[in-house]
Amino acid sequence: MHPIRPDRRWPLHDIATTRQIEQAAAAALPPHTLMERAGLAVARLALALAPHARRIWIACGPGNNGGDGLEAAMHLQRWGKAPQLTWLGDEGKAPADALASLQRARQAGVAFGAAPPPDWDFAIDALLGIGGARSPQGRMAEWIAALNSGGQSVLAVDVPSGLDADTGNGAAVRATHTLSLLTLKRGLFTAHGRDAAGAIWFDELGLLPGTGDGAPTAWLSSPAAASTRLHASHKGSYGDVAVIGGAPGMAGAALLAGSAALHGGAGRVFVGLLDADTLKVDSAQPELMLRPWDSLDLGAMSVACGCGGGEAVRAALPKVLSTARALVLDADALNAVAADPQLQLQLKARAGRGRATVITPHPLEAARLLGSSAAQVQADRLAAARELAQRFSCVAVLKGSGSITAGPGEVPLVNFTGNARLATAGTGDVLAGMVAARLAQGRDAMRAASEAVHAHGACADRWPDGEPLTAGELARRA
Ligand SMILES: NC(=O)C1=CN([C@@H]2O[C@H](COP(=O)(O)OP(=O)(O)OC[C@H]3O[C@@H](n4cnc5c(N)ncnc54)[C@H](O)[C@@H]3O)[C@@H](O)[C@H]2O)[C@@H](O)CC1
Ligand SMILES: [K+]
Repeated sequence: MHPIRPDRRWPLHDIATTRQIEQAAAAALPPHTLMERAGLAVARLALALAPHARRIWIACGPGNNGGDGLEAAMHLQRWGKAPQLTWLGDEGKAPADALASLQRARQAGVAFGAAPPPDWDFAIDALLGIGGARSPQGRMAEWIAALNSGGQSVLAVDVPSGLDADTGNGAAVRATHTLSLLTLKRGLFTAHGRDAAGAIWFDELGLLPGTGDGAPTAWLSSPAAASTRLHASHKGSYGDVAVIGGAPGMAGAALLAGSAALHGGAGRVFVGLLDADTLKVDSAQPELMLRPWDSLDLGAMSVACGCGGGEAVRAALPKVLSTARALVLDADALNAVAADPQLQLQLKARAGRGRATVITPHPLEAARLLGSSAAQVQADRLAAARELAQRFSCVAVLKGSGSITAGPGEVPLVNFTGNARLATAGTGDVLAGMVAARLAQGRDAMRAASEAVHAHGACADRWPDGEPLTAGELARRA
């Protein structure tokens, strides 16, 4: 069993590949083995999380997720606990594995109740797993509400009940811990998944990697490997970044991206402000070289374009798209591209010329690019990110909880760092600068984007309690 932390590249699976792996594993093992292993893993984790809990409410649903709960109840009873089990199934319809566990639990003398117990010390949510469909109603919804209102810790089996294991959507149990079984479900890490799942654990139920032909459908992103700089190197070894943005009244956004690029290790950082009448130097960051944007040699630079770009960025985009050696498009640049088919063609054509491009939309910007709505984007964030990458032949970072990095023909990466402290003005500009710095240092677009997203979130995770997170400080620390 593994606690999942953002320090390793874990494979993530969707429901379809999990079912393939489950079938292959079940065929290779004696009957009922997987459910026995699942129940034992759940019981062990419950005991480790709440060693002193006695009254453990185990809410079991009608399918095999409920079967895992029934198996766990037997172990907990054997270990001197007082499991209080409620089962929402129908013996005439229950799957064979769950039915076998139901009979064994009854024989073992586990106490069954028709309704949630009046109180409990710890709860196990085994109502719905990957077979959850439609939004819970009736007793299912009532028990989910009871688990959420209890105030006690809840361990969710496989996925928090009600959560779509693929998309991370759905009104669900808000667990304190989730034990993902057999495969690590991708929906735990994006959209509402992280809020519903709490701390995430994984047990592969004794299977060796590669069982079945279900290849991962996503990866959890990991930190960049530590890199050392050669003594015999100079600023030219680490590339030039140009930030193009800062329309009238929005110079700050471009300066934040510039600061992030500088602290992200770029050799030199130029800021091409779209408002020519503003700053000539940023005295707080004299390293930044402020120049008219159209005087910069973009063919030799990694460009971050759009930060505070306003309407003015539209006029710069044809030249930026056709000349930038490597490019990050953010914010107003994305809105301009979304509104202009000609710019879209130019964006798409970059891949054919071997030019790296990363787009970093939030859900609303993504929706504009895809001609859909933010709700449609959020309904399946992985699919939306893949569609962006495919349509525009570039790497797409769909921001939000569990940012997705997708590239054409690549298995997407789901980010597992970051928190709601990043929901403050300017943090997106910082991310754009961080990606540009990594492109300038020679990373390919997928790596530059996913490593920057990981580092950006990890910095927020390390932020000291009680200290407000500001974009300026984030740019310096990330
Ligand atoms: N078969 C096995 O040996 C194993 C099963 N496993 C467990 O089995 C789970 C999958 O089992 P199932 O495929 O039976 O699916 P689930 O147990 O997740 O749920 C399916 C059942 O719930 C009902 N249902 C779906 N949505 C509902 C809703 N909104 N309200 C009320 N009822 C609803 C369905 O009609 C069906 O009866 C996994 O998530 C995992 O927990 C794992 O332990 C691995 C081993
Ligand atoms: K569950």
